[in-house]
Amino acid sequence: MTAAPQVVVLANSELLAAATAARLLTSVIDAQAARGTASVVLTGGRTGNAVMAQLLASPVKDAVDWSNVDFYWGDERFLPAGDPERNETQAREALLDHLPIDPTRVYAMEPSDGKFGDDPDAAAEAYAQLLASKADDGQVPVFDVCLLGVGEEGHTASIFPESPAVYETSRTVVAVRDCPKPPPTRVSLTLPAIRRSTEVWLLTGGEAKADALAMAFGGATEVEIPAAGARGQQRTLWLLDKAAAAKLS
Ligand SMILES: O=C1O[C@H](COP(=O)(O)O)[C@@H](O)[C@H](O)[C@H]1O
Repeated sequence: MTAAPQVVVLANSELLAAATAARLLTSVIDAQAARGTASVVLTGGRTGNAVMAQLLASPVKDAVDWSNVDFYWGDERFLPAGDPERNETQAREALLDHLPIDPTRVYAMEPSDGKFGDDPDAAAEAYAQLLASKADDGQVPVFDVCLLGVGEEGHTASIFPESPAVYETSRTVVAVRDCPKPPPTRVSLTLPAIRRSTEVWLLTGGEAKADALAMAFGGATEVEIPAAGARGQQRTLWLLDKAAAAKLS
């Protein structure tokens, strides 16, 4: 059983990023108070990067024990290490390089010039094995918060509408090819893996997202709008700006 979606609408994209960063800091602090540790799945994309910038700017970040946070990614653009378009590169530049994290607890997906070479299936399988090694159920860790972006056509992580990834029911991580948004080759968590998270937060802003959101909340299937299938065990939270939410009733 997963949680029904809740929606929070912020006035503009700056407030969306700042409010999401504030929530995330509180969630990490709460998780550490309860268990001493926290796990966060990072997202790429404009909103995800803006959230990381706001997080770094917040004085509350000093209330977090960053050495006791596990960082994962929901998806990765399958490009060489250090490529500026990699979600990992952007997250390191925006946030991770500036925090006293434990580098052994940053779990990036393999690049296209990594130990598996230009083989996204091997990179996906390696990430699946990494997740399994960290999981109580031998499959996927229970992430405290899974951050996800939403694309204009309704993709989330790198699960695109009508693509093979959206039909995946057993694997936790898959290679994704022929993506409509560049780069064409990616590695992504699947919806079943995402749904193991305690909380899933879908972050997006701008009028270009309004049609996809109207479809997601208007009964579209996850095959049509994959973001509609991203849900958390205890909370599914859509954090939107006014422009993105404009066509929601
Ligand atoms: O390519 C990607 O795009 C989505 C959404 O990005 P945005 O710029 O429209 O916010 C993102 O969620 C995903 O992680 C990323 O790889």
